[in-house]
Amino acid sequence: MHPSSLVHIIPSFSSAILIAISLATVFLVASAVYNAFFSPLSAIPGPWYAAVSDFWITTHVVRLQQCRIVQTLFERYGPVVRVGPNKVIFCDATTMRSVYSVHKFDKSSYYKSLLTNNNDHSMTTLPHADHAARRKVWAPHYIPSNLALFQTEINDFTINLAETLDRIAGKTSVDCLDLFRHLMVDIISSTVFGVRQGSLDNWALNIHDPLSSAVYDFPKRGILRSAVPTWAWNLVCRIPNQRWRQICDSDRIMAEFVGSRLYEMRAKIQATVVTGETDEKMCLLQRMIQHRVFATHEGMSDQDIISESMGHLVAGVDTSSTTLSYLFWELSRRSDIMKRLQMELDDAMPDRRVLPDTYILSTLQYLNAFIKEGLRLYGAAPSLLERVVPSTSASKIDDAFDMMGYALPPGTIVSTQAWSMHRDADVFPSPETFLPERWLPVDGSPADEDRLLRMSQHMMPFGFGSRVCGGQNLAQMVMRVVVAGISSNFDISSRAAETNERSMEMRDAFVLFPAAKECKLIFTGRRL
Ligand code: HEM
Repeated sequence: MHPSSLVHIIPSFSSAILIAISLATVFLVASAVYNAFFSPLSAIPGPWYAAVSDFWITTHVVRLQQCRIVQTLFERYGPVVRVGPNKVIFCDATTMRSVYSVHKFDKSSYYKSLLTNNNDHSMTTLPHADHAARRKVWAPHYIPSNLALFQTEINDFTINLAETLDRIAGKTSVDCLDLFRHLMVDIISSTVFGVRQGSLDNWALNIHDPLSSAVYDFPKRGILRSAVPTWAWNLVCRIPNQRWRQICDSDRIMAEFVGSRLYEMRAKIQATVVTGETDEKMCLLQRMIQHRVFATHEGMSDQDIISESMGHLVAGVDTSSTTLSYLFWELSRRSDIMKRLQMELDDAMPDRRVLPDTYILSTLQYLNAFIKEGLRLYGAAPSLLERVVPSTSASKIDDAFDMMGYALPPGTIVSTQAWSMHRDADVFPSPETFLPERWLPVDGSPADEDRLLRMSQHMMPFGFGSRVCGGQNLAQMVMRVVVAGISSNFDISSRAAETNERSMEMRDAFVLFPAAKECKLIFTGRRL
């Protein structure tokens, strides 16, 4: 190329950039003006800077403070608030029923960041109908009568936990988050895969447990993975740092673990076909392997079975261990609650190392009030559960969804969060106070019954409707058994320098966790 022609290209290249920047600016300004003043959502209250772009709400997501900021918006603007050009949030029990249960809106694409093994599982299957078919396969596993078949294992793990704590009781503090994570890996491995995984034993022996670490790392991996394209992800995963590699590999470690269990289980099923033996108690894996669609006789693919099982590990371990940790933290700082709970448990458990039937635990009023209050303030998934207003016909206007007087067009992302539903001061007086007594009947009068009913109607720690937590019965059962088994055997305390309001301040990244990412407590054996 002749050098003189470069002279012509350079100015035209820089003018092209200028034109591109100007066009982009005009586009951004025009869409901001449209979003603020002309969008069908512009009548909905909310800060103007939230209406024009998603940037503002994203800054709070990144700061792990979305729940808190959304709560301040409800306090300032009322029960319906616009938080993005296309996002509306609400805090209202009737609307919650309508969105999650009556209309069963599909989930938003946000959930795709939780894919396991690069594949969907129930939580990430967005369309309602596809999800319903999947859920049908595993839902019977989590009904209380089936879970009761696993009570022996759950009790054994809890007694094992108490014996482990005996050995270190009173001498040193224990990071409950990590401890309960290992416990939950054992519990879910036994109910989902039918194996005793030995994670708690590894914890007691201070041996690294790859599966527990992988479950812990998985959400971080998911967020990072969904933020970058595949080529960039493959590159960053090569960074030679052991901790970083563990995070990158968390999905693969879980998939390999589940894959091995799947092939073992297939072999076991083959063997029982030969011997003709059958077992009433079936782990979830076996249930999925043997599932056949009635009309076509088709089964689930191995890839789907692996992803679904991984989904249950991921959904059940950190959630339950976080809520349990907060429950024990409350006991450590509220001796009045601990004493009252221990009194009730002492009556129900003549031998503290023998756990009663879960049915008996479910009838203990104070234990259940304590757990409900824990789920109210520390339910481990208190964040926005996003759904999409569907389009049912070609005419978009006819399809608008009426939300508390506002017409939301198809495609609008709507959501509520348990954090705010559980902190409605009209329903829960002194909402920030941990008060198990609020769940106890006072005088049995109609007004008292109304009060209790209203509180229950506002509770959604496990989500709501057709996508409600699949493992909620298991979570409730485990919380009852572990709280009963541990608090009847130990007094719980903490050192202010280690565990305090600040270290336990709640952060949210869809699931909740304490700011310090640990919860160190001291367990001192109670005298007999
Ligand atoms: C305290 C403990 C737990 C809490 C607070 C919790 C909370 C939740 C919430 C809020 C959802 C709904 C998400 C949404 O609508 O987008 C959910 C879904 C789910 N949870 Fe849990 N969960 C807990 C324990 C468990 C356990 C122990 C398991 C199973 C082992 C489990 C399995 C699931 C599954 C499979 C889903 C997806 C359900 C579906 O989409 O059909 N969870 N959980």
